[in-house]
Amino acid sequence: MRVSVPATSANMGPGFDTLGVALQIKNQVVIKPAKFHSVSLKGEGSNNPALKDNNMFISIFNDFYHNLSNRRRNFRFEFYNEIPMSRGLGSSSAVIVSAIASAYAIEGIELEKSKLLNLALAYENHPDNITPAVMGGFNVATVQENEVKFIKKEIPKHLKAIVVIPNRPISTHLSRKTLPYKYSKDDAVFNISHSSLLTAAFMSENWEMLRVASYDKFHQKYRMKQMPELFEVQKAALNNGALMSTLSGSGSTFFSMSYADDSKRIERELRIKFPHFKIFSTDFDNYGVKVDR
Ligand SMILES: Nc1ncnc2c1ncn2[C@@H]1O[C@H](COP(=O)(O)OP(=O)(O)OP(=O)(O)O)[C@@H](O)[C@H]1O
Ligand SMILES: N[C@@H](CCO)C(=O)O
Repeated sequence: MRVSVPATSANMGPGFDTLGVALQIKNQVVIKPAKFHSVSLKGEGSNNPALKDNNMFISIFNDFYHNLSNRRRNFRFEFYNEIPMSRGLGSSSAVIVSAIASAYAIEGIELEKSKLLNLALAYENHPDNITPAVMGGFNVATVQENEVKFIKKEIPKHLKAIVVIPNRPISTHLSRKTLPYKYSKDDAVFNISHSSLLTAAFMSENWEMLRVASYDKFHQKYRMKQMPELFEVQKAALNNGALMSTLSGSGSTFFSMSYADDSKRIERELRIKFPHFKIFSTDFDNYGVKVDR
């Protein structure tokens, strides 16, 4: 059985804890019944031996598996990870979503995506990464009475994402602590209006409006102070034709979006200016988590 789940970029600038997109950067896990428990890990995280013993995927998988199954079984877990950890590309959401989906799939139990999303909420209480990880596409999401309420929009093929991934991780948990406890009414109105405009731009495919809508006063500047070079990344992406350029999730990755025709040029210019960062363009994912039995 194989489960794949996409990376996600949350917040999209002003949509703090609300907006997110799924990218064609994937983690996959293959799980097979076996005589003994074993783990193999390729790609991101493979140089971290601790992940073979103390792995968040296996602990969530076991919680669900033991609740769903009356049998005791051992498994071989083969991880193929493309999503870098603690870089703002939703690595933790990918683990949560794929672990829950895997436990149900290995027991042969159908799990509706909306139920999976609500189960994932117990592990990550803001819905902006888990929703696109499950559903794919662009999503606006909120939580009401312990349920995720969301609207999804597929992203057309003529748009690309360009990611700039620094080699320094930022922990979401710690990074949230750097944010103000209260905001002024002006800043609140600024973010509500920009986030609403950005959502309307996606829904109506008015891509030019992203150039106006993607600014934020809630989180980016506080977080980017930890890595001031990110202000230069944002400026360079926008100056070279990106439609929007925002901190991805809690960072450290910078996410930009452009027309496909412009993406290679933006990628090239960013690589020249920031040779020490990993930079590439990628498609959006419109499907979300996928289970192959
Ligand atoms: N492939 C993986 N296998 C096991 N655990 C993982 C894996 N990827 C991420 N994790 C766990 O998730 C933690 C990273 O979560 P964190 O929320 O800080 O970053 P992120 O999800 O990549 O960023 P963001 O939420 O801003 O997009 C890691 O420290 C690790 O505990
Ligand atoms: N909305 C979350 C995304 C990261 O998980 C944040 O900005 O902290």
